Amino acid sequence: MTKQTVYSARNLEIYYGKDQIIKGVDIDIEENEVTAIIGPSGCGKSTFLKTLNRMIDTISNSKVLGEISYRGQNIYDEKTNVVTLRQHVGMVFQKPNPFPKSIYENIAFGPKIHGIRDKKKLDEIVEKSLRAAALWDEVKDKLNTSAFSLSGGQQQRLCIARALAVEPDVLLMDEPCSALDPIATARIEDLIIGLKEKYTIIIVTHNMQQAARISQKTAFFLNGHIIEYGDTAQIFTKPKNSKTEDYITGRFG
Ligand SMILES: Nc1ncnc2c1ncn2[C@@H]1O[C@H](COP(=O)(O)OP(=O)(O)OP(=O)(O)O)[C@@H](O)[C@H]1O
Repeated sequence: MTKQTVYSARNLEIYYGKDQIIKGVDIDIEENEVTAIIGPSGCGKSTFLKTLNRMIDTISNSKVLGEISYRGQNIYDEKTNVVTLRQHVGMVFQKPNPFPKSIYENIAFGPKIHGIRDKKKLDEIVEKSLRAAALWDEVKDKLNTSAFSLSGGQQQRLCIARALAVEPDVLLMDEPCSALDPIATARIEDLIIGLKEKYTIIIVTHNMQQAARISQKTAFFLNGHIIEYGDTAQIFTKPKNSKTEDYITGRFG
């Protein structure tokens, strides 16, 4: 069965003020895969990621040119409803950022904003989301305690559960394990591998082994260009471009 394309970018250019950060990027991202975005610090990975749900609009001097479509619809078209787009395309950040609320309220918050008021329905969503994020067994007896009482790894799984609670299609992850220890990282990686059955995941990572372990496709960014994009196994074993090889073998970055 051929996979659907979730995102298509054509000649994408992104500026902060006069500085061009993304330079003529073309990419197609397929559904139910993990796509890893790798590249040295400052090459534009986070900037690219933030464009996919228009979080970049919150940066006042940003400008996006070219075309970027999500499931066939240009997301910079004036008809695009940004709230709906962000409901379809959730985001998880580098540092876990739970709300200063209970575990339960962190998950119920999004569904409530989208109009769900029924307590039984909210309970179901909270349990389902926490199970999907592999956190339920650890927190089911303390749903009303503060999210800040959880460990860093648990807080990050809570943030993933919060993103899942509004039934997204895509999850954007910006170095979600960079603040976590190796055990918590391994749990998030296992979680991501499982989540791709249902979601499309695009993850920025500095960790080459992580990209190799969890992703099907890898895009190597350098100075705002995509130098190479393809099957992760090929990129990590037989890169076509010598710059990709230099980067993945640790010669720079
Ligand atoms: N709000 C902003 N205004 C101006 N320049 C910015 C802004 N945010 C980022 N930049 C610059 O844009 C470039 C790309 O930043 P970006 O965060 O996308 O890189 P990155 O590849 O994700 O880096 P890292 O791996 O270090 O997180 C950098 O030179 C950065 O300094």
